[in-house]
Amino acid sequence: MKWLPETFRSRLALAIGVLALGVGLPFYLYVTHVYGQQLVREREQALHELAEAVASVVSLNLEERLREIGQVARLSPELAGARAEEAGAATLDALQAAYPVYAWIGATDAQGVVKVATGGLLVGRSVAQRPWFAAGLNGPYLGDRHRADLLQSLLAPGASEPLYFIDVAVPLRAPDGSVSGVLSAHLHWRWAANVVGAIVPRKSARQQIDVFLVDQAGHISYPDRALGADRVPDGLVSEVPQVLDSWPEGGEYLSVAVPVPEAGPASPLGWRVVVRQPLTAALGDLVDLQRAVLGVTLLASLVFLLLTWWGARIISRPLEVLTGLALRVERGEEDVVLDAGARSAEVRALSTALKGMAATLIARRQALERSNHELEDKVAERTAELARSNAELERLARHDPLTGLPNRRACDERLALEFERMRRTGVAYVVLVLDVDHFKLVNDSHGHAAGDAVLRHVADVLRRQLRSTDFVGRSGGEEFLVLLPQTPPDEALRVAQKLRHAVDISCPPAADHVTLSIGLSEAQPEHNSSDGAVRAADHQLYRAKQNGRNRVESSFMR
Ligand SMILES: Nc1nc2c(ncn2[C@@H]2O[C@H](COP(=O)(O)OP(=O)(O)OP(=O)(O)O)[C@@H](O)[C@H]2O)c(=O)[nH]1
Repeated sequence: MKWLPETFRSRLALAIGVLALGVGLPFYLYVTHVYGQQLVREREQALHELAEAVASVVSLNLEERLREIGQVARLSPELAGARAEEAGAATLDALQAAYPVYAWIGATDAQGVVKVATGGLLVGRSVAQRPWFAAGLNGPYLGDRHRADLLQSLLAPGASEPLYFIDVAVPLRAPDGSVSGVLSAHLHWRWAANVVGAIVPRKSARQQIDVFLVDQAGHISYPDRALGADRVPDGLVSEVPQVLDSWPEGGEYLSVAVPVPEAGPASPLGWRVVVRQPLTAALGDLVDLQRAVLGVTLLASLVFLLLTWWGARIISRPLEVLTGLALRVERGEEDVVLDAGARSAEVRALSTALKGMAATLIARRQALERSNHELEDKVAERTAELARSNAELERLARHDPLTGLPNRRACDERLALEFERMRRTGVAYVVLVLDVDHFKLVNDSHGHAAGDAVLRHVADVLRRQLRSTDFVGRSGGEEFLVLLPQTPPDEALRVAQKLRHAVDISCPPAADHVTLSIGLSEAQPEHNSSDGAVRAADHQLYRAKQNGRNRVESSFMR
């Protein structure tokens, strides 16, 4: 695999790093999963508790308003009397002053004509058509949020924003217990903001928590400009928090709806408190935790990887040292101590094995070198022997075994050589052909062995008489050839006589007397070959034989 690093150290570090990741990632997934579930449960519970608290406070406040108006109705009989306007105005104004959210408080007679009211508003006008009047005659009444009608122009003349109220109404009773009219209060809708704002904690905004009041039909009544649409998603009725993606803004929200408890005996409103939080905000801590755990996992893996890489040096360093030492052994160094100073048993065993191997290698190399030297010596010896043998063969091939003189072949070669030299230098040479006289008689009378001894004797005499630069060979049978290089004819003639005389006076071993006949000829550069001079010398030899033997004849003799 090409992507794998090459060194043992890097591979071990990579393996440990991957292993750490392999352990860390499941841990990361487990922790974030468990914590994520717990976090979601906590968030759901927190949203639910907030919704319940808001619903409870809204309900209690409505109940309090109802009780408050009921008490005023009970404790202020003048509101139902004939002089209600004079006697009751102060009471209503004081009540409004104590709780300014009251937009208007007024008392009617049994026919729906306003008898007394805060600020004197609507006094004398009939409100018999108002739902609160009809309901208020029968008992405590709570009216849902509605737009102001008659009071809009009186309370906020010229305002572009419409006013919204909720109504509270209770029957007014005469001393005999009969219903004599209705006491009603209209609360500014900012009441909702006061109540909900008091209970919703400030951090809710930071956590992007939205709190809504929703009426029975699903319309959002608080806050005013809550949404692009004025309804919460259909189906948002569960008190169990759920993740909804059907909000107008899009995105997922953890949402919960809690019904507002109905306030006392009044007619039911069917309100709900809806609380929502974007899922991303609800799980924000989880994302932070995921990042933190993942970061720690990756960092830990990296730290493991680096520590292993660093620590693996303890193992790999002795191996590198051993490799270096082994390479020195390979290069031929013999004084290398294969010891990496390792403490681990495996590396110690390896270094012991390498030591043994190196010792064996060195011993074998030394043995090989020794045998090479021996072989070289033997080859040199054999070569010398061969040279000697060759020289001997050479000598045997060119020498006569009987006399030890150069043989016929050597004579021919020397003749050719001298001829060539003469042609090159122009210096002539003299050829002598010598023949033992009546040699056949020697053989016949003393035997062949005696003949051989005579030939050896003649050869010795000739050898002794000649200079080292001269040449003497046995050209065949009892015939000898002498070459005298750089020798003038008269000098050659003297040499020939000297040879003849020496043999003549010598004492041959097996015969009584032995003589030579000698023919001389001078080689000439104009001859075609060396044979010319030999033939001429042969001719002179023939003449010497003819003229009585034991004599010298030459072409240049006078
Ligand atoms: N013992 C011996 N005899 C040889 C050898 N080579 C040749 N001969 C003999 O030498 C003799 C030569 O005889 P011839 O050619 O008749 O000549 P010659 O007897 O010397 O007579 P002239 O030359 O006329 O004086 C022969 O009998 C050969 O057999 C040799 O190596 N040893």
